[in-house]
Amino acid sequence: MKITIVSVGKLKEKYLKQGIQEYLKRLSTYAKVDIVEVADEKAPENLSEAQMLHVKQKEGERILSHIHPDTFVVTLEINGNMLTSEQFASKLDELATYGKSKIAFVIGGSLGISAEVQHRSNFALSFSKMTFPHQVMRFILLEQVYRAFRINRGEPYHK
Ligand SMILES: C[S@@+](CC[C@H](N)C(=O)[O-])C[C@H]1O[C@@H](n2cnc3c(N)ncnc32)[C@H](O)[C@@H]1O
Repeated sequence: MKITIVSVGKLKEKYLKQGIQEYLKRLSTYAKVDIVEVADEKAPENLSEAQMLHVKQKEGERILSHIHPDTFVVTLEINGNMLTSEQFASKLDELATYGKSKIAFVIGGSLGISAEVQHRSNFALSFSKMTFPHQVMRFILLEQVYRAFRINRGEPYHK
């Protein structure tokens, strides 16, 4: 399985970089995982709704330029579908079974995800109704993908 994480904005925090590297290393046994960072747009406080939409669209275009047509796209959205780790693992297993070997997870920036990217999305995934910073989300996502592979292989993992 080839997994691409397309994320708006840079990963800056050292402690998260270390954690993410650790999970990328662990995941290398199960899948090829690439992280693509796309530049975020500066969005001053006083932007009108139309300007805000424009900014989001620009980020969206950058995201979509990294997504190939045959890729199954999972957008991370606060108002998306909430799954248990077991359900998430089954979803990944199901995708592999039905020949969907390329998966892209999309993490938005501070403005969230544009309508165009939502339109391209095959599944909107929520990690709770709470808002997490995009850098933290990247770490949590990798941990859950790793957990999913362990569950699917029947390998022991922390409960
Ligand atoms: C700081 S949040 C953006 C918040 C933005 N105001 C919004 O409503 O989407 C940055 C990105 O992290 C991801 N994210 C944050 N919290 C999330 C959650 N609970 N579930 C799924 N994705 C989340 C989303 O992809 C979001 O676009």
